[in-house]
Amino acid sequence: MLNELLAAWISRQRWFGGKGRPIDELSIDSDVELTPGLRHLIVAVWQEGSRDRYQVLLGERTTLPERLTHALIGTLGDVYLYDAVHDGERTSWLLDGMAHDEDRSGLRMRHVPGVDVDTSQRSLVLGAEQSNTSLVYGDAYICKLFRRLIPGINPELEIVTALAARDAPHIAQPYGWIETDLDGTDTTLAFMQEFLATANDGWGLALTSVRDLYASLPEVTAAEAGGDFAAESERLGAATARVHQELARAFPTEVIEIHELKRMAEGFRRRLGRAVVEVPDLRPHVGTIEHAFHQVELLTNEVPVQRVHGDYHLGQVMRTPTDWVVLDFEGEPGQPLSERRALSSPLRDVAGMLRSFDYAARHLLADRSQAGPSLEPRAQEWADRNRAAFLDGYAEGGGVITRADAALLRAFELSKAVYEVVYEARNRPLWMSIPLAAFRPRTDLGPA
Ligand SMILES: Nc1ncnc2c1ncn2[C@@H]1O[C@H](COP(=O)(O)OP(=O)(O)O)[C@@H](O)[C@H]1O
Ligand SMILES: O=P(O)(O)O[C@H]1O[C@H](CO)[C@@H](O[C@H]2O[C@H](CO)[C@@H](O)[C@H](O)[C@H]2O)[C@H](O)[C@H]1O
Repeated sequence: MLNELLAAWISRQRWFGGKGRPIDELSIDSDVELTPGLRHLIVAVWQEGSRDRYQVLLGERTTLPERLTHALIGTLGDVYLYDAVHDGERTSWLLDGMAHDEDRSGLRMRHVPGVDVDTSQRSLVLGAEQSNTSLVYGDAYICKLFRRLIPGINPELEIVTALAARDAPHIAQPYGWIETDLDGTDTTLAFMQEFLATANDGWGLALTSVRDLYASLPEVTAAEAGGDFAAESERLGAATARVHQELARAFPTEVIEIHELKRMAEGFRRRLGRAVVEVPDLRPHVGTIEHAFHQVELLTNEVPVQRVHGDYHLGQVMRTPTDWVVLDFEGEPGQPLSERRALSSPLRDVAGMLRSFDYAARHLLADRSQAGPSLEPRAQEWADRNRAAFLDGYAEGGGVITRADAALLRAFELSKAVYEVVYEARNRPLWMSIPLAAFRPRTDLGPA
């Protein structure tokens, strides 16, 4: 039976969120034929009383070419069923569908008004498949299929189309999307953007700079090293400020009044409380972290809030030959949609990027313990230099960070580090030492 084949297959997929727990039941909530040999399924997976829904593109062929054998789900009679995201001949139909605003039994494919979609492009699945599956069409488009479905408009689609409508810089142009009704709510199934074929991601670029510094003999300072990254960090700061300004113009803004700051600090504390239960390694640092959160209650100014990126780090920005581009405005993975769309201080993103500089500097130390102690001061120097350059760029780009904001920035940084400790404990325990280092007392580089 198809349900059983899907249950066995889905539990092995990288993007399946319920790994390690048995699947009690899998049912097919929606089954739409897009074109002969290509079906769009929404499947409900029940595990320990809770249900998650996933989308699957199901291909059907009576002979399976060698190139698709790795995507086989199973056979029913003489029909091979397979994960059709890997079948460029079939996925071209999605491109056509968006280009021509096709509707199929409640699935709506749309292109952004005014853009031309080149339907001759063939897709490949992007190597780094994680919680979603991205199809790269030629070198023109990247179409992200959201695997686990959450009712509602995806924040990335919402934000990028709003910014593109304002001709905002530093974003990848949106081209199209696919949506359906889930529980009576318009829900994004896929989002297609310009593929930045000649760009490099910020994480890779920053690591190249860090490696260059560590390899430089005789020892040089981060400023003297050939691969110094500070000018890029500064440009990235300015780009970030611009994106924040555009977000503030495109979406509503508010302020958190002084009397509401206590509630904000409580929010920080709640997250910390949950994290400490999950990762006891945080326990020795609770005093330091709570002290930082308490400073937020003592602020004497209201805090402006707006739409923000929400999960900002070096892996979310790409450097084209001329510009920094910000990707993945989806907020923190795993959070409910309401939380991911909530207004927040832009300092939250600033803090996220500051943390990322720390990560870039330290990750080689975490991976290779033998290289640890002697490189530590150089890691600190690289992080300090690039954090400062980013803040300078942010201010030059019109981003406002006052002296009074230092306390809030510190609270966001430590809160992000808490989130990272949990993320690493779950995904990359070897890397846990990186965010844990953020809680050591030090004279930090705050804003001027
Ligand atoms: N528009 C794009 N152009 C080129 N590469 C991209 C683009 N969008 C994403 N990527 C690549 O895909 C990777 C993952 O993208 P991302 O949107 O962050 O996915 P995820 O939500 O799975 O983290 C990025 O680090 C980048 O290398
Ligand atoms: O998958 P996403 O990109 O949405 O974000 C998640 O994974 C990130 C790891 O890839 C994680 O980021 C952390 O590691 C980065 C280096 O790999 C580092 O640059 C970030 O500063 C650090 O937070 C992110 O937190 C998580 O949400």
